[in-house]
Amino acid sequence: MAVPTTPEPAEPPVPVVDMAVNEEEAARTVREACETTGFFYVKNHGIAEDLMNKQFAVAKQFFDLSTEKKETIKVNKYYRGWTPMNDEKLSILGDQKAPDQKEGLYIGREVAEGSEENKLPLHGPNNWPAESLVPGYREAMMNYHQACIDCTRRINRLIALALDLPATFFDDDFTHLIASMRPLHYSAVVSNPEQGIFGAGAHTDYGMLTILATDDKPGLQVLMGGKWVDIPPKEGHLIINLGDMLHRWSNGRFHSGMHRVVIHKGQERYSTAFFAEPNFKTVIAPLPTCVSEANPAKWPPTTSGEYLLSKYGVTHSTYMERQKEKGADQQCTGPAPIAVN
Ligand SMILES: O=C(O)CCC(=O)C(=O)O
Ligand SMILES: [Fe+2]
Repeated sequence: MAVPTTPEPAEPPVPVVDMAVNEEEAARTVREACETTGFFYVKNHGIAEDLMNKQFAVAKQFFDLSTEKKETIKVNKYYRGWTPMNDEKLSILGDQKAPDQKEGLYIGREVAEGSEENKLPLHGPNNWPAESLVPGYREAMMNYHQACIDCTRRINRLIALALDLPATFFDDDFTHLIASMRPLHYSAVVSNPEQGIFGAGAHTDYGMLTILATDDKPGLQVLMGGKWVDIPPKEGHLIINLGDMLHRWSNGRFHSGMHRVVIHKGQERYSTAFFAEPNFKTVIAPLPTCVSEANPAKWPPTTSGEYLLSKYGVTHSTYMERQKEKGADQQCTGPAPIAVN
């Protein structure tokens, strides 16, 4: 059976935020999106086309390598490196039978071994392919990664304004952000929701926000009012979605939208997701404008790092094993993980 899709809408199903207009105006659109679907497009986002094209080009070159070569950088104890096809099963809805039909490569901020930050879980050196395997890979990815960090800081200003906070509100919490980027390659295996086959199963993202760049192939769908709605690629635009941490930080006011990827016939697909989370030790307690006597805190405080680790424990079964390998000195020392969502 063919994958059911919604017809291409005349208007995009989620708003477009023009980052070139004044911030107050842009923040109004951001607020509308964040209080409903948690998804929006951005245009005039400031990421140069050249950086975008280069990262897609090297991503493809890497994924085109033989399994043997890709295995030279299998994901390491810092959660950086290659994850093969069929490695994950993202759906949290119990509707997925086959694993995700995708491979990916985790890239983070470069943190030197032996440094103070390296004592924190998830903070360490990247796991790059040898320069001879994909010339220019590291440079193209690090340039794009930095551009996404800069873009995150600009979007954070709009999110702060949308929450009636000063535009600079989040700055101090993103000085040492956790910035995990993932070039992804979906195989041409056609998705079939009725048989539980997906490019990526239904999930919400974990953190503050995700910056998603996709090629020209459709595939991303967002659950809206009980229906899966296509979020088609739009040239020159990025797709932004909020994660569970911001949902919690905003005391439930901002939405973290459920989404998945369906692959259409013969349409191998490439995308690069950049996941931004606050500094590891940032306390996630309801933001001042999101809590009142009439609207008390729905969750106890946690920290960015603790929250993220509890989420990783849920979907990445191998994560805890890798943590053990790292040794007790690098375990997280924050409060014990608590139930979320
Ligand atoms: O590839 C996409 O369009 C979405 C990827 C995604 O949702 C994720 O990696 O969390
Ligand atoms: Fe996602």
